[in-house]
Amino acid sequence: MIDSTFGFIGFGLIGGSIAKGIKRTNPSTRIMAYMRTRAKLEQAQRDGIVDLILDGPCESLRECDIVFLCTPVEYNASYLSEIRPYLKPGAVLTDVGSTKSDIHKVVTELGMEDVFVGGHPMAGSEKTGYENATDHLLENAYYIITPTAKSRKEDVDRMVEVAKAIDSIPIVLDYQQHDRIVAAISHLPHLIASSLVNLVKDSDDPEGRMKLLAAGGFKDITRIASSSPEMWEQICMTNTGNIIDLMDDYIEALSHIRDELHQKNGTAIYDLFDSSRSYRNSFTERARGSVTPDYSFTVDIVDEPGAIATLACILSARGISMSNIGINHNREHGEGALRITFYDENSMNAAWAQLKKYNYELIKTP
Ligand SMILES: NC(=O)c1ccc[n+]([C@@H]2O[C@H](COP(=O)([O-])OP(=O)(O)OC[C@H]3O[C@@H](n4cnc5c(N)ncnc54)[C@H](O)[C@@H]3O)[C@@H](O)[C@H]2O)c1
Ligand SMILES: O=C(O)C(=O)C[C@]1(C(=O)O)C=C[C@@H](O)C=C1
Repeated sequence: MIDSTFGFIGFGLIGGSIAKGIKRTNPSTRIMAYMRTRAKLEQAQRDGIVDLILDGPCESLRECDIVFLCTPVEYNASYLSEIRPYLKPGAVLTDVGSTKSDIHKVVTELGMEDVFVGGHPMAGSEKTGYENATDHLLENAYYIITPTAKSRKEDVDRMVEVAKAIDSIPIVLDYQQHDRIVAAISHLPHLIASSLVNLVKDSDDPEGRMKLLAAGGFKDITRIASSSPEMWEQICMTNTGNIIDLMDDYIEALSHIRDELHQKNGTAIYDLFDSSRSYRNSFTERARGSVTPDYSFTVDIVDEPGAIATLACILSARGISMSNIGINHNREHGEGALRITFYDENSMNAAWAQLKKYNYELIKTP
């Protein structure tokens, strides 16, 4: 990577994860950052991630090769004019916001198209803050890069290099196309998840049995309802047209399903599930948008102390390494499901055979 000094305005989940990812692969890089809560930046400095704490956009930014805007999207746009006086010639100003047309519009109005290259890593979490940032959050995830009409090719290439440095997969897209795509796969789904959670809240009985009994299906589809309201309000307010268009189609689809239910049309409902299943199964199963193959399976284990350690011992005794292990919390009591991921197909097959010998119940990843 040719760039070596990076500035961050906003240093939460995404800013912190990019900085950690850069430091992991390029430890000699210099990172300076500003955000509202200074105590977290002091922690980041103790962690060896931040070299210089800023009190706001200031002269020090002039040393940066690339400045990242990593606050909620409307704040990112409002920082553009504040940052401009501190950009050194040749520096790139980028952002990580989930919507792009709005910030590109402000960039054009301010005449900053030659210095700005938009960015959006397609991974994240419902959790916020530097405390949840990791050096691998964006690993194997697409990193969308949205140049302006005046972006220099070498600046786009520098953003490609940064994305690669944190092990993301760079992809260059037109910013308007970007906003329509993410409205469908991210923004509308967040609104659906949150409204579904609120539907259950408003429909529950006084004893809260819906909440008590909500299991895997509900929890899987609503995890993102725990996301930051401040961030998501700003995302929705800067992509309203696309979201409304898709929402109209979605409402029509729901009302069509409602009609089929009224008419007890089992065939139509079967077809709905059948077509969604085949399309969903055609998505690559991957942790965070990775295109690398997923070598994993799920093991049913008894929820008792030492259960995971026993399983790990069985595998390590055979020299089988796991690349990841995660508990599926869908079940409230009793047994748990453990998803284990391996580095390659051979390890996965060897682990499968070994655990079968010990009579573990194993479930293949779809
Ligand atoms: N969370 C995700 O899943 C995700 C994924 C990709 C992109 N994004 C985008 O990344 C950006 C940041 O999201 P995040 O998840 O890191 O949020 P976050 O809440 O974890 O971090 C936001 C950071 O911005 C700081 N901040 C907020 N307002 C500020 C202001 N006015 N001035 C200075 N600092 C301010 C906060 O202190 C915090 O450090 C957003 O634009 C979001 O759209 C989020
Ligand atoms: O995994 C999550 O919790 C996310 O919401 C991540 C997610 C998304 O997939 O919608 C959220 C916002 C981003 O702009 C990109 C990724």
